[in-house]
Amino acid sequence: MTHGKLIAILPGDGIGPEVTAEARRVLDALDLGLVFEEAPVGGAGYRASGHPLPDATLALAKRADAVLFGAVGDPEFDSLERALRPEQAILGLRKNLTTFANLRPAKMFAGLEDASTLKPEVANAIDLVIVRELNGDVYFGAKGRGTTDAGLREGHDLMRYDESEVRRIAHVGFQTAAKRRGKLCSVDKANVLETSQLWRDVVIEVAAEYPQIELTHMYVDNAAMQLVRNPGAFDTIVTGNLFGDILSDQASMCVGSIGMLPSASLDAHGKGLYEPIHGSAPDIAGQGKANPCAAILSAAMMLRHSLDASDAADRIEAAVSAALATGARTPDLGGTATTRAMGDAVLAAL
Ligand SMILES: NC(=O)c1ccc[n+]([C@@H]2O[C@H](COP(=O)([O-])OP(=O)(O)OC[C@H]3O[C@@H](n4cnc5c(N)ncnc54)[C@H](O)[C@@H]3O)[C@@H](O)[C@H]2O)c1
Ligand SMILES: CC(C)[C@H](C(=O)O)[C@@H](O)C(=O)O
Ligand SMILES: [Mg+2]
Repeated sequence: MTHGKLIAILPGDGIGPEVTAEARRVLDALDLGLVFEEAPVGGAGYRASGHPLPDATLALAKRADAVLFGAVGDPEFDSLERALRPEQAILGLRKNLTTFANLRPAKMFAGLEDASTLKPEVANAIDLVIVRELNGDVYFGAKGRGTTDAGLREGHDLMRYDESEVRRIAHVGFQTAAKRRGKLCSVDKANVLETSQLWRDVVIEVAAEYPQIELTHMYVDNAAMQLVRNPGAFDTIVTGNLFGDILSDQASMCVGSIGMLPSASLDAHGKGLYEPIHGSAPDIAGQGKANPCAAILSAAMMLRHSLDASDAADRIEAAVSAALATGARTPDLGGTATTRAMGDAVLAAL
């Protein structure tokens, strides 16, 4: 179970340390016998060692039973060469840990309907999960800058998947849908992109192994529109890295705030990196305004997916729901609670 399991806590930058501190408080309160080690990443990593993903931090992440990650990103470093920018920490971790399957659930918590920008009767039907491929696509394809024959600057990023990469995420999509309501929507842009046509062809091949799952296909522009038109129609979405990044932020606002959405990034053996889908939010960093629920719910996902502690995960999720039911709201949810006060409300409900 959990006793003696090593958790690498990588707080990162901006609000990352603020929200991971609350997640750590909740894990400590559950008294699960977890062992924690912290290490710098992102801008904090660069300041500590001249690289956003220090060797010692990567070694800890590999050695740990699970990784709890905050967020990286700091405008101070946006002009660095790309390889040294803070975001390379999360990209490097995803690649080195081979966490190819990113689960991004979006579910309306009772009482948050008024925080959604959608009509309450539309928002309260939302219970979906985006299964996002996390090791391929334009993120990790050949990229670069050049000059055209006419002397014009140009940039390029190769969108690329091979069938093995599509097949393994498709299986996660089908298996996820099988544990939910049995509906899988594969989102691509096959009417334009060859990469998406391969995606769709391979997903259809894999579907033959899951006859009980209702598979549909949707172009990503239509999916973006449907996510605000009728989000309750979605159960499980499987899509590529870039499209999943964009659609998951959109889904977060449908359920009230990006500060509410956790994520699990899993390898083939259930080891994972757990993080809120949001970033370092420099616009509110250091002000006690960050909603820690996404980080706290990411800790719950960690207990469920990597540590076989579903009862503890259930306790955390119920405590977040109960805290919200008391009216505890950070500013993103229309309230005035500080990050620490929101954490206190969850602790009180554990
Ligand atoms: N996984 C990651 O580490 C990750 C994810 C996304 C963005 N980033 C980085 O974060 C930096 C800022 O990016 P951005 O502004 O585009 O995205 P962001 O997610 O940091 O913030 C977007 C908006 O949402 C708000 N917000 C985000 N998290 C919140 C929370 N927990 N509570 C309340 N409000 C919250 C912010 O204040 C901001 O207005 C950039 O450097 C970006 O690269 C990192
Ligand atoms: C920071 C960035 C590299 C990252 C991504 O694009 O995956 C972020 O937006 C996310 O959603 O985790
Ligand atoms: Mg994103």
